[in-house]
Amino acid sequence: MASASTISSSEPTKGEASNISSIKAFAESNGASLIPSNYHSFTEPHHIIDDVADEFAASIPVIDFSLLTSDDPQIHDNHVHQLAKACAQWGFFMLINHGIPESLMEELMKKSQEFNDLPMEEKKEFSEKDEALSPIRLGTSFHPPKENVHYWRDFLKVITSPHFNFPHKPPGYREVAFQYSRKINVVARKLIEGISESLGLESNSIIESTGFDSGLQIMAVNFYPPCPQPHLALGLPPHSDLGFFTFLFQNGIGGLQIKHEGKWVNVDPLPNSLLVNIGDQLEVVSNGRYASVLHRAILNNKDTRISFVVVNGPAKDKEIGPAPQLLDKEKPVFKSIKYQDYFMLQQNSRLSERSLDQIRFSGQ
Ligand SMILES: O=C(O)CCC(=O)C(=O)O
Ligand SMILES: [Fe+2]
Repeated sequence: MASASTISSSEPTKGEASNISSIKAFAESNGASLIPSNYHSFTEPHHIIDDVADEFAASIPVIDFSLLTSDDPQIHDNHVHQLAKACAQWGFFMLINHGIPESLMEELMKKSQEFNDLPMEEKKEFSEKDEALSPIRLGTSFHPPKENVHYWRDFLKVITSPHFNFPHKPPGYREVAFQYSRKINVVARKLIEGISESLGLESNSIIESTGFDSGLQIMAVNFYPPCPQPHLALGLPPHSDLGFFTFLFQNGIGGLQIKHEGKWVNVDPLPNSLLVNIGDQLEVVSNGRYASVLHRAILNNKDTRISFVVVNGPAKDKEIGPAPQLLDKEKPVFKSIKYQDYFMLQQNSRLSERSLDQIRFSGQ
């Protein structure tokens, strides 16, 4: 994680970048060779300061969804075990043979690109409102009013379950996003069943206790335009995600790094895989056994990178804490809190802090 000493303390210069509402528009209009000082996450290029461990990249776990869901109990059990290992050791895995058609994912990425290319005027209606839980939000960085350092990213965030919302332009975007949303719900449900089993619980235990079937699903499309000084800024700082799982795929351009054993690891996805992060809610439910993974997005100076992200979590109004069955033998690591309250807590903290620490029992 970027330590305090690597974060630039430079104050936003008035009129410089504190009022940028789209980093794409800013990057295009300036054709600049320098980034504004309040986009500097680092005082020295991060590839020099940071320990990047490419020796780990080849050992990122791979989970075969078709085998995890096999009718053969032995194959199924074996893959539940592999899932548990991936969650416990990495908090991250690549999911292959997930059954979501490649053509659907390609179409979704194509439409995302078209959305990004729409003139600002056409996207204005989606521009960020203040509420973190508003159904459709187009914004930049993470939460500019709360940040000293901004991030080189524009985003579209949409609540897609239990009620489906989505921009109605470009034509067809909404329809393809709906199909993808529902397919991800099915995959996430099966993974949660596997997780429950791996914790020694009934397979539907977490689904029921967290209201998963009316759970909150958020889609986020991240747009990272080429950055003139990619090693001084970040697309997103080190953070963990909110829900149970985050599913991510990208437009063939790398930039995701995950933290493993104290080092950053570049993720190079297998073809047609989904990259899956363990989120904070799974860490809570598993009472700390499956920790959410810290990750960040780095930049390049050539191409716009797009990542398409889906976060599946509990129902908004459900109180979420460690699974009671686990507490027969161990003390709770986390306090219980309604998912929507945790959501707000995360939105209101700086992204580079671990929000989970705010609900952790002290001394744990
Ligand atoms: O773009 C990426 O690779 C990371 C995106 C991410 O972490 C997020 O949207 O939460
Ligand atoms: Fe994330």
